[in-house]
Amino acid sequence: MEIALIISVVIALLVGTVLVGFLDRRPAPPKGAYPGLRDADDPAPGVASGGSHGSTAVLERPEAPDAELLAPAPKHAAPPVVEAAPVETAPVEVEPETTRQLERPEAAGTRLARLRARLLKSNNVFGKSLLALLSQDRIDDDVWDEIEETLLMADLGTDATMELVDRLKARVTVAGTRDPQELRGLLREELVAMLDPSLDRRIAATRKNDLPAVTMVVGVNGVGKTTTVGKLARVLVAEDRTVVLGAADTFRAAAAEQLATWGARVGVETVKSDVEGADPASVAFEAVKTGIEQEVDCVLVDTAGRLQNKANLMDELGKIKRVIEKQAAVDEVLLVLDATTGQNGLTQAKVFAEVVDVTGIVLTKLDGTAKGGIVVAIQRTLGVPVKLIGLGEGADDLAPFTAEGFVDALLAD
Ligand SMILES: Nc1nc2c(ncn2[C@@H]2O[C@H](COP(=O)(O)OP(=O)(O)OP(=O)(O)O)[C@@H](O)[C@H]2O)c(=O)[nH]1
Repeated sequence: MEIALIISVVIALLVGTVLVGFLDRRPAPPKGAYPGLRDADDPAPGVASGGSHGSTAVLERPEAPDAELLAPAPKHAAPPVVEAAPVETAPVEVEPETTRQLERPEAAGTRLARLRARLLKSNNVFGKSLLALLSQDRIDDDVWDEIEETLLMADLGTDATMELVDRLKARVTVAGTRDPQELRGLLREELVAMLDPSLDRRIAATRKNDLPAVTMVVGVNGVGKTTTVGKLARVLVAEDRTVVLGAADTFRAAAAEQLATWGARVGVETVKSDVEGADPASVAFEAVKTGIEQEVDCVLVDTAGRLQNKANLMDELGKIKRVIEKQAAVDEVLLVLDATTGQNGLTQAKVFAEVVDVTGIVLTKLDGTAKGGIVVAIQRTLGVPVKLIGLGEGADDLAPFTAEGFVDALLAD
């Protein structure tokens, strides 16, 4: 009996020890977790948005692409995708895996020509009225006033309007012509000059010092920023560039998913965090790291742009840039602006320009406004070229901007 009692006590003690050891153990860090990159003096993640977020983020690591799903791979389609492209579900007519292809985006060069009609439709008042006014038999002060009004209505801005009217007056007087074609040519020249065709509008997309070109895309939420990053990836893929996307807009849960879907359609990997409100700088860091490892041509980093507080914005964008630059230079900061917001867009532009060194403007939704003159106003205000314009919601409705192409579209018959 006694022996049985002693044995029971020993067994109970052993079981207790094992249980205590097991429960005491902290859970192992999840696979793929990496330390947050906030500096010691940085505010805790999520403070700015009022959320409570951890300082570590778990990035999704891409699975190796299913060679058959992606085959036959175009030469630019090598990078793995994080999220598989939406797969057609029709069971009967499903294509054999081997014939399924990634989307082939439209070449950049043909886009503005294709989208001309949209620009003309939305901005015909601008181009057509100017031409009609200039072509009148006699251009008196009233006509010049109307020309001035037309330019102001198109959001050209006061300074640019005055300048253009003065130049047109001088040239029309000197030329002494009433010929509509000559007047059109003259107006074209002056409008192109206002847009400064000498500006370098190329997007940084070439590797430098064995590192990818890094582009940060900034702008207020809702202007079409995430869409623009997705569309820009397509522009680059169409130019046979390899790309990695970084979903550093961690404040809108759907933004990362949205971006990943854009990327997956053209075989571009998106680095994102599963944690809503994760440290955007960490995501940006991982995206650039992935881009370096995969030796891609460029990394595009989407950011959040809450404007309630300029100091927060400065903190966040400054931090992202600083953290990226631990690995590679930020070659391009593209500011996305919504053309339909007119002067409000200009105010936003100024705030962002004070916070980061903007190198180019992307003007979205030009298909939805008759105020095409905003292109001139923004360029002049910021001294930064408009590099791309958005002319619709379609995947390839983002076109590289050229002064001549834009003006020709405005003045087309
Ligand atoms: N008509 C038109 N719509 C556009 C254009 N560019 C973007 N959009 C639309 O604008 C809406 C907002 O785009 P998003 O990319 O989600 O905006 P966002 O700035 O990224 O917003 P957050 O993700 O919240 O930061 C979407 O419905 C886009 O399809 C454009 O050039 N023309």
